[in-house]
Amino acid sequence: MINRVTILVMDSVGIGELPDSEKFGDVGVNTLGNISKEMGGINLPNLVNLGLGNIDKIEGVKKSLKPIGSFGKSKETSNGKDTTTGHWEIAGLYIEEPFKTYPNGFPEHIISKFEERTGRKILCNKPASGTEIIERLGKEHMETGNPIVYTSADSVFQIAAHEDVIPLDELYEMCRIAREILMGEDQVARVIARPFIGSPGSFTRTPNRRDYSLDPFGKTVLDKAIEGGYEVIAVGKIVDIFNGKGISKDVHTKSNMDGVDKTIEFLKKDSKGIIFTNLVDFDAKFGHRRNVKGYKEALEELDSRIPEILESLKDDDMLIVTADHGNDPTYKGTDHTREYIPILVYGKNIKAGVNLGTRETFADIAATISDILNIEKPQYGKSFKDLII
Ligand SMILES: O=P(O)(O)O[C@H]1O[C@H](CO)[C@@H](O)[C@H]1O
Ligand SMILES: [Mn+2]
Ligand SMILES: [Mn+2]
Repeated sequence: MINRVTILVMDSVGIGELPDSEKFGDVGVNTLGNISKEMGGINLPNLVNLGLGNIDKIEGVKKSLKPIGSFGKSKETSNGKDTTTGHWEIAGLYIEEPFKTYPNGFPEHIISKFEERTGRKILCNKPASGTEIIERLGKEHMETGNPIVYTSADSVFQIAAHEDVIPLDELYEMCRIAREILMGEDQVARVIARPFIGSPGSFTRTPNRRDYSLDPFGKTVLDKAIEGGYEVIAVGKIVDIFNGKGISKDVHTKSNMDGVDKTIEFLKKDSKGIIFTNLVDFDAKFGHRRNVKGYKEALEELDSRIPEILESLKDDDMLIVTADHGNDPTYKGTDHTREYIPILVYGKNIKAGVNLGTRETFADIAATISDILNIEKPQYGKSFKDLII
């Protein structure tokens, strides 16, 4: 009997291009495979032991002769390769219409409303890489007090500000104002607070980032779990991605390892339902920064914590290790990449060595969880419970 499912999202750890990746500008992308190739291998003994290398046509990791978990991969059906789309699909939604993006910056009517309501003029208003843009405009921002507003290939309105220039409370309030403006016709998927500290030449972003999402477009497996009397615990930015919907308890994290620590703390306590963790460093610190070595080391760091996670699982626990999109650090540009995601499933009462094959949608994860917890299924997804129990 499984009473609790933990979903561990390794943010951006894709495992190869999808049949439709080219439409997203992505050819030959493979986050895990290309990292391993460029670094001359990657050492992930514990993920390999779970079955990572046994996934059909995966590259860059060794096969295990006797994996202790079951394994598969999934296509993304939604039209997007962003975090919101990926997580919402994992939770049982299908996003047909891609979220609106602003490759030329935000139009005048948005910016003027924002400036009027916040009482501050803005800098930038272009797509940019977050670390580069604070290097370039941070000094001017400190001198003028004007926040740096930028976007990316994703549907995001990001506000970067020095914590000593615009206090966090004010920055968060500015984000709430932007969130109100960016609805309806001008709906963006996320407004993001990007606070930083330091001096010109050595600025660093702080963990006080906050994401202001939209409400999910339909009921997710998280909502259904709560309706079914279960508890849903969100670790990391999950609470932001779902705008608090379908979540009973949440905790933000400072880093991947803090995310692992907090997940283990919750695993050790008694609860029934879902623990949903996002480990964002892979994406934010290494994928977007095209830092191949850093990405490899972060993967190895997570791998070294896997035994501890497995030891914390109770008999009625099930663990799913997966991802939300790719972010191949060897690829051109600084954006996400459209890729298959891995699915590793483990539990003391879950079958080992089963190949779940290639799933058509990330929503199969939601369907399987609903089936296992015996709650109403979300609209999309096909359960693979019968293969693993
Ligand atoms: O370059 P930074 O600020 O990290 O931006 C990245 O983070 C945003 C949200 O995940 C994405 O849109 C991506 O471009
Ligand atoms: Mn992501
Ligand atoms: Mn990202």
